[in-house]
Order: sequence, then structure tokens, then C-alpha cells
Amino acid sequence: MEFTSFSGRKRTLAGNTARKAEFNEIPTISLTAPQGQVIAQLQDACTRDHGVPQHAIDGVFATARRFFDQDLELKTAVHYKKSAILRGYEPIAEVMTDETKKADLNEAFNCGYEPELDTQRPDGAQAVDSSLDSAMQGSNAWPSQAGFKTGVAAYYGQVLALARRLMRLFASALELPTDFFDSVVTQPGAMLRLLKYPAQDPSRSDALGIGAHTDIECFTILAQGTQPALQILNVDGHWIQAPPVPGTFVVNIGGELSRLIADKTLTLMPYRLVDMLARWSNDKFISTVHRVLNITGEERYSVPFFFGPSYDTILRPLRTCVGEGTEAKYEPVKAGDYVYQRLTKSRLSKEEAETKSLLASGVAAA
Ligand SMILES: O=C(O)CCC(=O)C(=O)O
Ligand SMILES: [Fe+2]
Repeated sequence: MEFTSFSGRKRTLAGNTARKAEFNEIPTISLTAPQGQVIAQLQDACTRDHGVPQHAIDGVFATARRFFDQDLELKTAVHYKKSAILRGYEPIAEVMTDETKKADLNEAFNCGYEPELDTQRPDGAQAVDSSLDSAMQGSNAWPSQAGFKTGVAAYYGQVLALARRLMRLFASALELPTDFFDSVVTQPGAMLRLLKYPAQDPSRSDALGIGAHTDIECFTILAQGTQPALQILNVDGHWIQAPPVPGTFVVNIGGELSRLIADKTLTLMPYRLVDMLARWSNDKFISTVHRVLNITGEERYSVPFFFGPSYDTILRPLRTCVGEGTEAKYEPVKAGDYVYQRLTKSRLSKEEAETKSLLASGVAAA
């Protein structure tokens, strides 16, 4: 059995069931960065409160519940296929995250960065800078539900501030100045996703809430609800469970970092980083494969926040990750174009994708 990621990287699977693992059972990789500096900063970030108030976390889960509880008709008013950049509502079994398998057993809502959601926005910024040209240039599709945007915004602003803090740590871990990424995260490619997995028959282990995949952006800050269903592929090719720990987030991140978790408020999981950072770091940081299998017999909610640079950023292997016999493994790519291509692949048929790109380029309208 094998998993092939978007970039073509293959991982051998030792089996298809997940075993229970101790939370601190982690693969360890060593970061060759100035360890003292990185570790000190990580400790600082991990031992302080993660900074996201519990009421904002509770609020976004309550908002998600209210949204998903509505009639299908109200939800499909913001169906993602109506959006040029695939924002909005994804009904159950329409997205196929693992393109070789069946459609995902979840319903979801996606929204992206807007200055209005950003408590640290530059003064006066009202809208995303329209000169940030990329295939992901566009606006959110907000449902009419009262209080929806407010509930999402209260959480988005807080988790965004945490993500900017973490981005500085990654700069250090990549042997770059701490502020290296600051200018590309003022209007970041940052997508918040509300997810609801229905209760499924526990004997149906072939029905995946989300098929095996790697995330697209630089890292993901995941708030899990109460049901354990997330599984990650460890270095030996075994699926291990990643249960929710109250008061914590899961951050898809490199192994060494996860040693600092202890009982602190920021939970750094043994995931490696996700695809954009793999490209940027020239595979110094490799993305981790994960999936969701909700056989708890209960509904499950989760709220991932996918954080990456502004959509007009060109991702090319960083200078600290190439040279001296290390070739660049990836061609430069514009962040937003990369995200758009990835989202499209699991969401639209070939014909739909072609129509959308014609619309986006103005050809169909002409
Ligand atoms: O629901 C979860 O715990 C993870 C969701 C996920 O992996 C994703 O949306 O990419
Ligand atoms: Fe994911």
C-alpha cells in the first residue's frame, strides 16, 4: 500500500488501521539551525499561553454547529462552486481529498483573509490589496446566518496573531532572521475551515472523514473538538492516532519542536510541516500525511487554520536550504496559484476547472 502526495512523493503504508499511541511518542528529527536560539524561542512560545482565549474557541465551534444545523438550502446558498476561488460551503461527499479514494465524509465551510478579520491589520486597510495578483484573488462567501461572521472573526483574529508568532519561529528554524517572513504575512494566504464529520458506522473503516493527504500551506493550527479521529502517518509508515487534548491546538510541525509539548497550552504534534514549507525549505521540512476516520459513533467538529504567505508570494527554495551540493528540488511557484491548483484538483471536475480558469482570466466573459 502506498500514499502518493501532490508533489509525487511516495510513502509506503505498513497497514491501514491506526494504533493508539502515547501522546509524546514522536519521531525526532534534528534541526540543524542555531539550536539554542530556536529552542529558547520555541520554549517561550510553547510555555506561554497560546494566546487564543477559550471563549473565542468555544465561539467558533458554536458558530460552526449553528451553521451546519441549518437546512441544506441555506448552506448551499454559499456553495463553493459559486465562488471563483472555491470559498464557502462544501456539502458532504463532494470533496475528494485523497484523489485515489472516495469523497470525504464531512461537510465544511472555508473562508480566507480579510483585513476586517485581522486585529493587527495595517491602519486603514479595508480590503485585501487588489494588487496581490494570483489565482486566489477574490472575496469570501459569507452566509446570511446572524452572528456567523462575528463568531468566525473573533476566532480568526486570535489564531492569526498566533500564526504570525509561529512564523517567526520557523524563520529561526530555517536559519533566517526572525522577521524574514513578516512582510509576506501582513495579508497572508490564511484559510479557516469549519468541519463537521457525521457519526458513522464504527465498522465502516473504509469510509474516511478526510482521505490521506498533506496540507497545502506552511503550517496548520488545528482546534479539534472532543472526538478523537485524526490519524497521522509516522516515519515507519504506521497510522497513529492524534487525540484531542483539551485547551491545546495541534500544529502540524517538525519533530524536534514537538518535544516541547509537555503539558503546555500549545500542542506541537509530530507532524512535519506542510507542503509550502516543504517547497520553501527544499524538503528540509517534509510534510506529514494525515487523515480523519470518525468511528467514534458521534458527530465530530474541528477547525483547522491553514497559514501561508500572501498569495502573490513566489515560493522558491530558500537560500539557507540550497547550495553546497543541494540542488533546488522545486520550480518557483506563486503561492496563490499553487493553492488554487491544489484546491481545484480535489474539488472540481476537469471541465469545471477549465470553465473556472477561463472565467478567472476573463476569456469567457469577453
Ligand atoms: O479534522 C481534522 O482533525 C483535520 C482536518 C484536516 O486534515 C484538513 O482539513 O486538512
Ligand atoms: Fe489536513
